[in-house]
Amino acid sequence: MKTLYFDEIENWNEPTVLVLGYFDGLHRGHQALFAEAKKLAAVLNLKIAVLTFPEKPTLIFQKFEPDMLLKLTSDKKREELFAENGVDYLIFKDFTSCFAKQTAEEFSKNVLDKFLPKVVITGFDHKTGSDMTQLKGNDQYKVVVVPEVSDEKGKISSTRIRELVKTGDIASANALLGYPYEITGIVVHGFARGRTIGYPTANLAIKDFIHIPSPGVYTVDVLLQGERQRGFASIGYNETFNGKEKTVEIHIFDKDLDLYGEKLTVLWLDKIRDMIKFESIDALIAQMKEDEKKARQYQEK
Ligand SMILES: Cc1cc2nc3c(=O)[nH]c(=O)nc-3n(C[C@H](O)[C@H](O)[C@H](O)COP(=O)(O)O)c2cc1C
Ligand SMILES: Nc1ncnc2c1ncn2[C@@H]1O[C@H](COP(=O)(O)OP(=O)(O)OP(=O)(O)O)[C@@H](O)[C@H]1O
Repeated sequence: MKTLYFDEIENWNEPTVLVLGYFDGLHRGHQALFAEAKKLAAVLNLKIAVLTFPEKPTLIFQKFEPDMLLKLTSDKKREELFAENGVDYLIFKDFTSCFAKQTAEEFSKNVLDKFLPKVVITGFDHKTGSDMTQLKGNDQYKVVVVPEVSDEKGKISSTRIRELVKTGDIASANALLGYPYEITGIVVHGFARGRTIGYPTANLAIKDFIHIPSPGVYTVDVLLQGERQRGFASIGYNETFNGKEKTVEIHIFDKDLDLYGEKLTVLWLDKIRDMIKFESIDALIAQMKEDEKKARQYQEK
């Protein structure tokens, strides 16, 4: 897959199946668009291009809140997911107010035509342009609209997944994503108390603008030297020790590791419980032993 920036593209000469949208998380609904793109690209012998934006378009329509920059994947993981979904060309366009002023027809003429689309793929509820209309086909391309992918609670959407992550319902978020929610961080020093209670933890510094699950104890898998290792994680304020800062800490089972400075990718599988302020450290250790049993037993659905 090639990643390109709209403003740097000059002469495009390959006809494409063009997929449109922001695609935060590339969930099962989004994956249906790429499955359709792959089918058509194979039959018509075309490349798949996706036209997307580095940041969510909502950024320019609402009063800014720092949360608006948070995503369901890191930028790196997002690119990997596009590649896994068969995209040949990933094209980023800054979503600016100037760009947003175009009507759907102007957008088609000024932007889409550049990529010589034979087919443009959108989802059933995709609206574009300042007139917020469904894109229409023309002499150059036809528009294929992918029907809604839903479950018993309705449409699978990035908005629903964000809420699930924020409330700690990771197992449900994963069911909608179609893969485990993941966060990568650098292992940094904490208070080095973990070792003294029998559970050394890797404290993660997270640079990505990514949603962190709500405080609690979670079953996780960690990607370490290309292998998945089971562990459990704590997100919270270490209230038993009167902690003041929120930490994200991972204990990997059956390993004695020195990980400072390593990049650790954590796959969040399920929530075990909320954080508790214990009366004693022994009570915390006893609870962690119970948590460990649950984490070891957890099997991904
Ligand atoms: C699986 C797991 C569960 C935890 N549960 C709690 C908890 O309920 N309450 C709490 O105050 N701290 C909890 N902790 C955090 C410990 O207090 C923390 O790991 C310990 O203080 C070590 O911190 P340090 O790495 O900064 O030294 C938990 C940690 C892990 C790994
Ligand atoms: N569940 C779904 N079924 C079919 N198409 C979908 C589904 N969800 C999104 N799409 C389509 O994928 C493209 C990208 O959508 P978008 O990035 O707005 O995702 P979304 O999940 O609807 O996001 P949000 O919840 O933030 O509105 C659009 O063309 C949209 O219509």
